Amino acid sequence: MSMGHEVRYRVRGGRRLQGTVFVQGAKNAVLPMIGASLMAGEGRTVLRNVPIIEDVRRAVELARAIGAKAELHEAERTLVIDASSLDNPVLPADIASRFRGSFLFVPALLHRLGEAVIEGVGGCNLGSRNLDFHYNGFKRMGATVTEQVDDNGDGVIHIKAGDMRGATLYCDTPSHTGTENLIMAAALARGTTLIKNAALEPEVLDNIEFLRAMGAKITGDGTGFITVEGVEGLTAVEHTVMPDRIDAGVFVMAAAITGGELSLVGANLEHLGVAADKLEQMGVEFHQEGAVLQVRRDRTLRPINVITDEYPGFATDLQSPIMALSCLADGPSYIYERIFDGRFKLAGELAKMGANIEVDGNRAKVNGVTPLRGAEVEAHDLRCGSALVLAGLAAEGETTITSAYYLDRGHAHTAGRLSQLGADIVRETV
Ligand SMILES: CC(=O)N[C@H]1[C@@H](OP(=O)(O)OP(=O)(O)OC[C@H]2O[C@@H](n3ccc(=O)[nH]c3=O)[C@H](O)[C@@H]2O)O[C@H](CO)[C@@H](O)[C@@H]1O
Ligand SMILES: C=C(OP(=O)(O)O)C(=O)O
Repeated sequence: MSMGHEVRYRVRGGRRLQGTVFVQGAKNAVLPMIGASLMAGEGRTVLRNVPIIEDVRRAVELARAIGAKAELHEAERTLVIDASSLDNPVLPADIASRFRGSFLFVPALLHRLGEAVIEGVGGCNLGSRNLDFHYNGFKRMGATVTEQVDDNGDGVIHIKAGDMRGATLYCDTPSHTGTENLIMAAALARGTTLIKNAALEPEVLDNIEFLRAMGAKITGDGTGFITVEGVEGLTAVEHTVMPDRIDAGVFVMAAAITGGELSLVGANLEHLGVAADKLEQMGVEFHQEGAVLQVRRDRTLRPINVITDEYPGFATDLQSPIMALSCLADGPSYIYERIFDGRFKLAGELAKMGANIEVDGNRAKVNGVTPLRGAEVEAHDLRCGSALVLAGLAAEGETTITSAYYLDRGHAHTAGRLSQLGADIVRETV
């Protein structure tokens, strides 16, 4: 993924965080919703509680590149999309290869323009990230998928919609964006689609709510078997994006790693799944007061075993943050990453800060306690970035985090929100 501009964060650690923080809207909910809003042939979609993150900015650019009108009102955290003028099926590499969510624009292109040309798909470098469940599903519904190599030697995928009709589809594993793309493709296809082994993530369910409001006929959400009855058209509606459970999880760990006490406005303990239980075992105390989650840690951090899994299992996007936290736990922690095979570059960065982590394939052993000290480190992906900010908050001295565009892909106003809680952190563009 190209950087565009070089961003770095500087953190001086050692301050206990205290106060109230607002959890942003969910990245992984808003991106499929932007894709879904492009399926409405007329009218204007209004999305509220939109996180002001780089992935959303890229999605707005991409929507414009294919002919839609999109206005992001940052102060109001509101996105207005008019997709009536959609006219270009090409997802250009310079935008699309910078974020994974670009692939969620494909169903709208297939239904509105009859084809999609994908010059590149981005997202974090997490090792192998296949899209075969998506392609196989589109094909079963009647599309044809071909790959050509362009003048630069890069692969370009061409999907021709043909006559899209309902089919029985499946995911080998419950893919998050795979489920969303197949639901969107089925929503405007002729007849009934059954998707087996569908994802259960809260963001997938929020996107289904949104599609339903648009007029889609979807049942079985939250069960693993989703049925979609194709409809003639979808209408533009207004929707408030759910809170970001990963953003919430990172702030929980910011409280935990600094021995602090925070009120997280909009955080939902249930959405954290097994991560909440693991954090409790480590010594974090939670108190859900309606839609506000109180969190604090004032006892010694205990070590932990983590196995990442689909929801409600331990979210892979919180695996890197908990690796940073477990450096300060009193004893060895064991982490088994089952979803992505490229997430352990973080261990090398934490080692620069004094951590002792042994990596063996998809398994890591974190030997705590190792006090952390400031260092120059690199964010290799988004969650590596969040983890390094957490480590920096607890380290003695100054930590400089480069390649921080990755962090900005998914977290809004990181420096501003942490500073308000008492952290010493600045964001710099170099
Ligand atoms: C934009 C978005 O929502 N991103 C999230 C989404 O990514 P994303 O939707 O890409 O993740 P998936 O759930 O699809 O991937 C999970 C696993 O399935 C494999 N797989 C997936 C699709 C496919 O066609 N073939 C295949 O083999 C992947 O290589 C990976 O090992 O879910 C991930 C897992 O919760 C999160 O870390 C990402 O933040
Ligand atoms: C892997 C992630 O996102 P994406 O799928 O957008 O790359 C992430 O959010 O950590």
